[in-house]
Amino acid sequence: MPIAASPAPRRALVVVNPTAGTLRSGVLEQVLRLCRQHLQDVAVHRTTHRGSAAEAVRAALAPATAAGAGAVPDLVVAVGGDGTVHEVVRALAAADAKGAPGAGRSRAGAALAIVPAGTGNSGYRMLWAEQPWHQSLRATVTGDPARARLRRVDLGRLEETGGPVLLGACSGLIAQGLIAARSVAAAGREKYARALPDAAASFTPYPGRVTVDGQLLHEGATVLANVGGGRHRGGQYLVLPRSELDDGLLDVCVVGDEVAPAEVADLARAGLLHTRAGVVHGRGRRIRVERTDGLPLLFEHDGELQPLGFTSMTVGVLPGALAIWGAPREEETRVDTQGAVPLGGVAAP
Ligand SMILES: Nc1ncnc2c1ncn2[C@@H]1O[C@H](COP(=O)(O)OP(=O)(O)OP(=O)(O)O)[C@@H](O)[C@H]1O
Repeated sequence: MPIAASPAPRRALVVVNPTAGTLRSGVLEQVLRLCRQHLQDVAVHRTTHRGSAAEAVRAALAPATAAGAGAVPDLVVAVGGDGTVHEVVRALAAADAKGAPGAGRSRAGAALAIVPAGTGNSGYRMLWAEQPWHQSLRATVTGDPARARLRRVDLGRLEETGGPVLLGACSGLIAQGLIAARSVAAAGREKYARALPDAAASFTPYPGRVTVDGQLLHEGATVLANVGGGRHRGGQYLVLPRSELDDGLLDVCVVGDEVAPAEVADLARAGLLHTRAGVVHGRGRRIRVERTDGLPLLFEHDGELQPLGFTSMTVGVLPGALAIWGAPREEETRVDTQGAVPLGGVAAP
């Protein structure tokens, strides 16, 4: 849902992860130049450790800072990968929940813009498709209504940890792929493209159950169950072809063992996963993914592996919880440039 007026931002906090996988030299300077050209006030924070992005956003939006009025950002530009974006989202969502003065143009103040510099960049892609970042950032900082729109999108809340879910949460194979990616020496989408077959080669489907608003969707051997969020995972795998970011509902795709783990990557990259027997889709407000043999469930959300202490992942929707800049027409973000998804999206069964 676009926010009616999409007011142009005035004060930005730019949070950059200097260690992000595909950050090219000169990008931060270009980001700062664009922001300073068009905004009243621009602060920059270079992250120094995991958690540093969230700390910087929390500090910038803290009531003490806000008391000094003018300095509170109404835009947070995250320059990095999906992990950095996730940290910023966590801090914005927490500020929003507390009603901090700088909190949301989510509810009250700061909105997110993304400059992609990571491995998958799924967050950027679901808002801007393949548009070059300097075009989208220029449109955002100038508040150009023909090219950028301030949108309020849904988040999920992972009940086991309380963490906010933006891109999606996935059990099984995609989580295993994150482990395999640690030993792949490549950057960008190539890293996951190489890691997923490695993960699939040794992956055994687990006994699972998935319920949507208390109704059983799937029970049996499970390759993965992805809840979102975004349509793509890893920036290239189409798992939720009909997911809307702002419909107040969560989509889920479950892949049963009728599909061999080794087939999943190619099918999802071609946008054909949903055509296979054993793949089911659901939509609802609360989605519970369980492992039924008592062993821990391997799952991730937003590209971060979750601790192995849970036998379930349960995601409830937080409708419209995040204000974020994206392309003005939702159709633009539905185009899969690899040709698999027609404009308007494919019809899931
Ligand atoms: N300066 C830093 N040093 C070490 N880790 C950092 C730093 N800044 C951020 N991090 C952490 O590194 C992780 C990965 O960062 P980020 O997502 O920006 O890049 P990436 O790994 O290249 O991309 P992706 O998340 O798409 O795989 C995040 O969890 C983030 O919290």
